[in-house]
Amino acid sequence: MNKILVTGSNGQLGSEIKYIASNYSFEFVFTGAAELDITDRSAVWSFFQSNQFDAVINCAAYTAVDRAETEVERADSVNHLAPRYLAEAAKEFNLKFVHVSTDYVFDGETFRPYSEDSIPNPKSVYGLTKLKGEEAILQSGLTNSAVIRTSWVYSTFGNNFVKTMLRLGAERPEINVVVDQVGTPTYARDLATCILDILPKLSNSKTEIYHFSNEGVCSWYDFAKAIMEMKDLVCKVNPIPSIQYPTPAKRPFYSVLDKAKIKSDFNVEIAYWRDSLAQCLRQTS
Ligand SMILES: NC(=O)C1=CN([C@@H]2O[C@H](COP(=O)(O)OP(=O)(O)OC[C@H]3O[C@@H](n4cnc5c(N)ncnc54)[C@H](OP(=O)(O)O)[C@@H]3O)[C@@H](O)[C@H]2O)C=CC1
Ligand SMILES: Cc1cn([C@H]2C[C@H](O)[C@@H](COP(=O)(O)OP(=O)(O)O[C@H]3O[C@@H](C)C(=O)[C@@H](O)[C@H]3O)O2)c(=O)[nH]c1=O
Repeated sequence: MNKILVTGSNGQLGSEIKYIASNYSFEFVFTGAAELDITDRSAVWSFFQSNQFDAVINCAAYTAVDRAETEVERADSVNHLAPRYLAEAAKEFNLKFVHVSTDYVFDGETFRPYSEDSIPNPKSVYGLTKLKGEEAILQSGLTNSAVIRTSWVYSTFGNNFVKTMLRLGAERPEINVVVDQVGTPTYARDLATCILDILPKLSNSKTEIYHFSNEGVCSWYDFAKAIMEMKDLVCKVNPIPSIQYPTPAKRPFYSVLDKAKIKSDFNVEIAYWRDSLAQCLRQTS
């Protein structure tokens, strides 16, 4: 296990893998969309042909949840077709493949943490295209590979809810945030570490699905409150029901992921969401 391709490496997760890469003895090749457009099937195949990778970690995705409702074809191309191309090429060249998916594959109507066996039922175009991507990977017949579903990802890199709250918290005296959507935030650095730790240990006869987020549960309102408090921002956060915050895409009301499988298969230690949030916020101005 030496040479690892990281696609979509300018996003949150890709940037975090880059940030921690020197802690590992792997050789990394990082590609953004400019170096490797994963929706270009022949580009993917020739990239794999001309480099001898041992594994590929796909961090590329179309993550604009609301915009996906109207940019359906683009979202499908990046989240569904491209993972299929990567999986087919990984199978052909005998690589390990790690792909990342989302809690938004679930409808959020079951108020108990979702396990890998729970039946997905996405409510949004983003969630549906991510589910189709998962299914294409599972059908490709890969071995030693994993689809890791995660939720509410944030980082000092890229765009995310934490950065939106920091901006709004500095600009406005008060904001309204939904309190009836419940899930678990995930610090992208924790996810990046988990992926690099488990990659050498992946040994399975088919692609396994795993769930990973930080520990604990909160609403977006609780998350926003914690961000304001930890950064001493004088911005009142008002809890509101989702109906008072209409968005083009429907989001699950409850999307907590059950992480028992990844913990028992790989013995991973997972940090509590507030501790990881504090760690991330220490790095912001
Ligand atoms: N963000 C979140 O809250 C969550 C994310 N996830 C999943 O985690 C994974 C990582 O997400 P995250 O890091 O937040 O995503 P980001 O949106 O931060 O990064 C995605 C990256 O993919 C790149 N990309 C888009 N299209 C292509 C393409 N055709 N070829 C190559 N690269 C492309 C983007 O480049 P550019 O910006 O130039 O388009 C961007 O740099 C994704 O699979 C996502 O679905 C799961 C749950 C929550
Ligand atoms: C900015 C803002 C958002 N909200 C609500 C809208 C939404 O219901 C919720 C989250 O807002 P966002 O639109 O920032 O987050 P969203 O894009 O829905 O985040 C999702 O991204 C994709 C990629 C995933 O895979 C998911 O796990 C999840 O992280 O908070 C407020 O109530 N008040 C606000 O001021």
